[in-house]
Amino acid sequence: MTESKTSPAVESSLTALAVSLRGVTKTYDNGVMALGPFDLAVRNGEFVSLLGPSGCGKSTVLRLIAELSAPSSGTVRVARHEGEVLPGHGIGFVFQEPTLMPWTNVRENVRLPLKLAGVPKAEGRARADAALASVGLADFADSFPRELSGGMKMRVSLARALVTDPDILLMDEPFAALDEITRFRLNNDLLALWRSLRKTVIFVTHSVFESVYLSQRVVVMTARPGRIQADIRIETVEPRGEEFRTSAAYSDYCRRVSAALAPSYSEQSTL
Ligand SMILES: Nc1ncnc2c1ncn2[C@@H]1O[C@H](COP(=O)(O)OP(=O)(O)OP(=O)(O)O)[C@@H](O)[C@H]1O
Repeated sequence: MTESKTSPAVESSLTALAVSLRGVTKTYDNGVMALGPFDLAVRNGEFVSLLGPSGCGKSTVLRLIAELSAPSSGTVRVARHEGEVLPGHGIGFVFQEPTLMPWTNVRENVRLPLKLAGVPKAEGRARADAALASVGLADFADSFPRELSGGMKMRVSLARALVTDPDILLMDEPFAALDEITRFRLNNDLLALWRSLRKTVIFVTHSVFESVYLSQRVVVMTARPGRIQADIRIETVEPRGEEFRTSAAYSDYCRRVSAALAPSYSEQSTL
């Protein structure tokens, strides 16, 4: 018998899966087959983007992972860490719209998931302030949403998703409505947060450029029903920054991802 160089415990922690979807299909009640069969495995701490044409089932994948929807067939597994996790909050979800409550201030918007989970007010406020500091909004806790720019509102939405300290962050086109400079800035800040917090991130986008800039893997989906068209690993020196964005390697990856995506669009036009 050959001796393993790595202990089984270390080996399993290195390869531990945060999310696994196997043979998953989803047909909605109206008969639309949105997904599948779809297989995806995401390791702990990975940053993975889902890219594909409109209506190919990207949001459906996120909703299945968040258990907001059940698969029609196949299995969806989500690992939860063993530390202190608020019930139902091992996952943070950031949507395209920041959906903030206009009648209350930024701190209270961020505190909402903790309030719903019954966390005492003083503790909730302290955690909300810490989450706001992590997204660069320490000085805006008492502001109201109407006083904030689109980018700042999105930061609040991100802070609200982080306040429960989830293991997994699901992001559904969070920066799509923002201007390009704000989007670049938020991309950099998200990468810095990911590096320091080491959450697992599954990020839906329509942008080839954004997916390559942010991710360790870009998963390209086919037209509906969404399946995996390509799974492309983006290997580059870390941390990424403007140097990567203007590099030949970045352009090469963008070309590869675009080429993988092209058949999904021609498939879609024949539907
Ligand atoms: N609740 C629902 N009931 C019926 N059909 C739905 C429902 N949710 C989504 N669909 C349909 O399922 C398909 C996949 O939708 P989904 O929102 O997952 O796609 P998407 O790739 O995220 O699209 P987009 O990029 O435009 O946001 C679409 O055809 C959509 O119309």
